[in-house]
Amino acid sequence: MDIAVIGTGYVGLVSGTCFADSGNDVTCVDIDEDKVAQLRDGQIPIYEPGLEPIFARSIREGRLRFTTEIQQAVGEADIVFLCLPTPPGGDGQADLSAVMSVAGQIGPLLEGYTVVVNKSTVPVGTGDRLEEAIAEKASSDRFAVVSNPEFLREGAAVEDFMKPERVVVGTDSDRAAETMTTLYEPFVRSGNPIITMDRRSAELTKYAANAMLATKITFMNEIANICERVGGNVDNIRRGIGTDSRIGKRFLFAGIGYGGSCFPKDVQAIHHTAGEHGYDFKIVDAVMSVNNSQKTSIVRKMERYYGTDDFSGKTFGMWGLSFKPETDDIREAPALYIAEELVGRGAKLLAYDPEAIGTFKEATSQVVLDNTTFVHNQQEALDDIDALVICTEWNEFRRPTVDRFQDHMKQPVIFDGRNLYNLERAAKAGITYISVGRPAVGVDEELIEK
Ligand SMILES: NC(=O)c1ccc[n+]([C@@H]2O[C@H](COP(=O)([O-])OP(=O)(O)OC[C@H]3O[C@@H](n4cnc5c(N)ncnc54)[C@H](O)[C@@H]3O)[C@@H](O)[C@H]2O)c1
Ligand SMILES: O=c1ccn([C@@H]2O[C@H](COP(=O)(O)OP(=O)(O)O[C@H]3O[C@H](CO)[C@@H](O)[C@H](O)[C@H]3O)[C@@H](O)[C@H]2O)c(=O)[nH]1
Repeated sequence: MDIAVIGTGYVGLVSGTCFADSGNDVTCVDIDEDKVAQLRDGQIPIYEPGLEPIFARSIREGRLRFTTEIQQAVGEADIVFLCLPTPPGGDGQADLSAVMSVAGQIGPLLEGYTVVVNKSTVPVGTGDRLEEAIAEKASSDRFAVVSNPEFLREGAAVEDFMKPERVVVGTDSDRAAETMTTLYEPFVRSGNPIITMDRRSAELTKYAANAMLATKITFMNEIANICERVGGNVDNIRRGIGTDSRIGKRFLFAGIGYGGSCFPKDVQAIHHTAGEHGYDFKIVDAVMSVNNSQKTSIVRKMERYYGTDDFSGKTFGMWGLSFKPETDDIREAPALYIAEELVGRGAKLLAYDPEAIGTFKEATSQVVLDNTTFVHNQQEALDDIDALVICTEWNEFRRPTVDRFQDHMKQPVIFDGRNLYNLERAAKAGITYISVGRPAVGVDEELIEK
């Protein structure tokens, strides 16, 4: 099939590449001229495991092209995918300006029957607005607007796209549903379903999935906070409840809160949509408030440990800047907030991340930049520091094992926001080890928040 993908961010680039890899002819469009030039040059602007080889192959075999000219891509396309940003507007509402602006351009460009598929995460009813905008310049029998929410995770995006657990297609048009089924058949050979439903439900399914997952994580963060007060271990509780298949083992890891480009904005957006319709979505309100507090909970633990909120004269190592491992994305990364709070209390930082130093530098404040030295490996971030703060669970941080730390640090003190290490090993090695929802090692009980 001939496919146009509008917007070559995370979703557009991964979708376009995977569709091309499965034999379709794909033209990707972006307004960012530098990005398009880079992509034409064969360079991928994001770090995403597994993307590079299929990207290179699809370009080499002539199935994947890039342009800034929307008319070059849309005219001949059987399917046009909208993979455009929907960032939070001022009041938490999704900003639809990119989506609606492109919808306004598409109508006059449609030649044959075209399925316009929205992959961006958008509030319920956006499909109707898209349909109206396109119909202003094209006859309604020439196109159908479909909602096809995307569920890929950054860092596992290719695997998620190639073998989705489900594909959700929202449309009332049999013809459009058939086109979508043909397109996705190669991806669901493993027997996972293509779930067809009405467009509004498909739009809401995306928000429901993200809000449910954010709630699951937040629930465990609250259990961790209770563990710290009553003396329990959230790891044991995770194992104890995760084995119940009704609960499931995944997304039960307590930490320093969820971040990224999706959960924070989508939880906010569904709360806003509910409010607009006169419904107070209380659970997600609580989720947002707990998550905001959880992001900097590690700093409060540091204050209690040092008995002061003045960290002048202290240097902290920081491992991990991206919002999660296997990505260089730092959007809403807890590390951004933690760095700000530590530097605000007078500390200096030695920061390391395998992939995200560049993106972090672009996003953080001048005061953080002025007080942070970025280093090239995990070892250098330990040199002569007062304590190590772990913000992201990159695999390489699991090695060397915890008992090797004291060779490098001024004080063997670790504040771990991702629960990477074994408590007994830390105790045996004489390390002060404070993690999330687990007994603190080498610390008097009264230092733990009551
Ligand atoms: N990132 C994810 O993991 C993920 C997963 C599922 C769904 N989503 C949703 O998918 C949508 C896109 O997310 P993303 O992370 O890929 O966004 P992004 O911000 O990484 O990329 C968006 C791209 O669209 C381009 N663009 C903006 N306006 C344009 C226009 N008028 N014409 C052409 N190109 C334009 C930008 O230059 C950019 O390259 C969002 O709604 C997001 O919520 C994201
Ligand atoms: O047990 C867990 C699992 C995740 N997280 C955090 O949750 C956030 C989001 O993680 P993840 O869901 O893996 O990353 P995303 O790439 O943001 O993917 C989410 O958001 C995408 C955009 O909507 C959806 O497509 C995906 O299905 C959905 O998982 C990160 O900060 C993680 O550190 C935890 O704290 N504990």
